[in-house]
Amino acid sequence: MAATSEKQNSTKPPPSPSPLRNSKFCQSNMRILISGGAGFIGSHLVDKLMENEKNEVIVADNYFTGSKENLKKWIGHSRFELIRHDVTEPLLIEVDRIYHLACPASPIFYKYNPVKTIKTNVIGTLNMLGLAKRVGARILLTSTSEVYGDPLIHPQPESYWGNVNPIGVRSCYDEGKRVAETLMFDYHRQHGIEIRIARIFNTYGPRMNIDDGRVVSNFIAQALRGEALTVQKPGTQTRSFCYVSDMVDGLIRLMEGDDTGPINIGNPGEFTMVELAETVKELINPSIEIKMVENTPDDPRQRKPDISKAKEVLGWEPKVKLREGLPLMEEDFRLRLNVPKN
Ligand SMILES: NC(=O)c1ccc[n+]([C@@H]2O[C@H](COP(=O)([O-])OP(=O)(O)OC[C@H]3O[C@@H](n4cnc5c(N)ncnc54)[C@H](O)[C@@H]3O)[C@@H](O)[C@H]2O)c1
Ligand SMILES: O=C(O)[C@H]1O[C@H](OP(=O)(O)OP(=O)(O)OC[C@H]2O[C@@H](n3ccc(=O)[nH]c3=O)[C@H](O)[C@@H]2O)[C@H](O)[C@@H](O)[C@@H]1O
Repeated sequence: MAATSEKQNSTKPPPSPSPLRNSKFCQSNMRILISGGAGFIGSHLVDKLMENEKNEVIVADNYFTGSKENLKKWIGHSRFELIRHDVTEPLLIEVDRIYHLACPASPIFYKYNPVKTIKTNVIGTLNMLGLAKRVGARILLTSTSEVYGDPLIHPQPESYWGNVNPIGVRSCYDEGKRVAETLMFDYHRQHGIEIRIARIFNTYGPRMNIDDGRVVSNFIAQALRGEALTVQKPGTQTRSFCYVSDMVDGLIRLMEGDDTGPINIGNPGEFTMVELAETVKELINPSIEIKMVENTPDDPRQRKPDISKAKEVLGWEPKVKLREGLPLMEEDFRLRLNVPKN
């Protein structure tokens, strides 16, 4: 356990906003960039932010794991812009807020090209911070519960420094995000940038890639295809699953609140992978089997957020229970897999 961010607050005021922000050409009150906005969480964030007519939303995404399909209802909208852009390259635009989500999130995808994952986390975050500094924008990083590694404290408060393997196959992601958090605080202390850090815990919902590899999408797709649910051994490892609308609500509250974070955003309801498989089986396809398969290295054995800080500072807590969220995701997967309900 160690000191939290409150003690590390900046002494410098944030830089002045770009003069262009108030120019007559700026048509809306708030210009918001979402890096990684074509992905799962990002596209839901776009939907929510576009509900406010004073927001203009710009998405920058390289489509590694995201797609235009997720944003199709906004393409052509006068307050929406989509840019094919890789965050490892600099981006020069005028914005007031930056939600920096760009990074593959499923272990299968982030391990596919680990060097690129590190570059996305380090160079990508540097580029987004450079942009924030140049235009005086506030920036939010979507960090992860993986910064706690295989945690030795349960549940995990923000003050826990974690138990992370620096040279393992997950390190490109968890150490990458840890460096990204460091960069955020260094820019905050050194340049006065307004930062927000969310530590996101496993999030699920409609629009996850069907063959994404993450456990909830795997189980739902397997149940609908009539395949056995693949529980990775030992099956007693736990996760806490947050429905995506709760996550988006938490991220917006964090961005518009006064606390830098890091703040855990997740649902504290904790399940073993066997329990999750049994729940999916019961809700979606009681006739399928559950089979035990080999696991991957360094899989965290337990994970559950302590959300006291989110409750206190953001007035936030999740509303959607797992048994309510799974059927909403099932509906979306049925449509995309073309498996009608009997
Ligand atoms: N979903 C979760 O459970 C979870 C948990 C913890 C943290 N997070 C974080 O939240 C963010 C979004 O996760 P998600 O679940 O929506 O994942 P996702 O893979 O659906 O979305 C990531 C998006 O980033 C884009 N991207 C990847 N590399 C890029 C690059 N170099 N340049 C530009 N775009 C790039 C992808 O194409 C995709 O659209 C990520 O930063 C992830 O680390 C997610
Ligand atoms: O919340 C987080 O911070 C992290 O959570 C996930 O990482 P992980 O929990 O390992 O995600 P999954 O791949 O969904 O695995 C969850 C558990 O399910 C198990 N699993 C996975 C897939 C499967 O088919 N069966 C199965 O039992 C894994 O062994 C693991 O124990 C995300 O993918 C990360 O992007 C995110 O940062």
